[in-house]
Amino acid sequence: MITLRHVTKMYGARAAVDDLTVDVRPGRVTGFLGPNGAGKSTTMRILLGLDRADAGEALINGVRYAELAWPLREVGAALDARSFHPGRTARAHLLGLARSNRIPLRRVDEVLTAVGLESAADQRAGRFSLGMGQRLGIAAALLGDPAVLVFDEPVNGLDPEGVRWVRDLARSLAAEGRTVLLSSHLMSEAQLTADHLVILGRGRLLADAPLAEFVASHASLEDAYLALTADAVEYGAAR
Ligand SMILES: Nc1ncnc2c1ncn2[C@@H]1O[C@H](COP(=O)(O)OP(=O)(O)OP(=O)(O)O)[C@@H](O)[C@H]1O
Repeated sequence: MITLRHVTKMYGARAAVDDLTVDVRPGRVTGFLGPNGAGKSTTMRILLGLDRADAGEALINGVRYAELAWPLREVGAALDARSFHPGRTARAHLLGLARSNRIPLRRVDEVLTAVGLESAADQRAGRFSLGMGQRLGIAAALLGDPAVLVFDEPVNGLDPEGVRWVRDLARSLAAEGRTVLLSSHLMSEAQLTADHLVILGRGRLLADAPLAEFVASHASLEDAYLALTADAVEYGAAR
């Protein structure tokens, strides 16, 4: 369970996240949507202790990230496909994370296999393609067998097989009763993956609803999303 209560983050005079209150519940995939600059990454970074909120609180299973004794065992996150030391091998990266969180080292080979990186385990991660980097990030997120998973644009850079794999993985993690929060700009993919949607615009909550309910009176999620966010797009290209 992820609990956000009145979370606000200012950059100068501007709120990147503006009084955001929402619960992200276990047992379903929650799609986290919103236009460029809406505040999705900032929210995830606050949740994971990488940024500090100016007001409000962000809790994982009732506890702030900074107070988790072994964070990787509570919450797994894949935020940035390049968040590893480029000179380290995939295996060394994961072994370091496992040791620092007292996770059994056999988990490293398990997650390398789960993400399809076993044959690349001893390559330097700096040489990985974008998609391989995504897979390594997801391996790190799964390492501690956490009940809460946060994925920021996880299919970015993945090939079609990888896109389907992430979709099936997210759905199976939710089916196991875990909390899965997944941001995406791909409405077709979100429609296939998410059970529930949380949509931001200019840092504010625009929708918190089951996918089926949100899409109900539109032809597709894309149509429903574009109608909802039309006034919240800041960086739209000229038509
Ligand atoms: N370190 C920072 N300094 C100043 N402004 C920032 C910083 N990080 C984010 N912002 C601003 O906060 C707002 C929200 O950005 P954020 O990256 O959270 O949006 P997002 O929804 O993840 O966007 P995208 O879909 O483009 O990744 C934007 O206006 C952005 O310019």
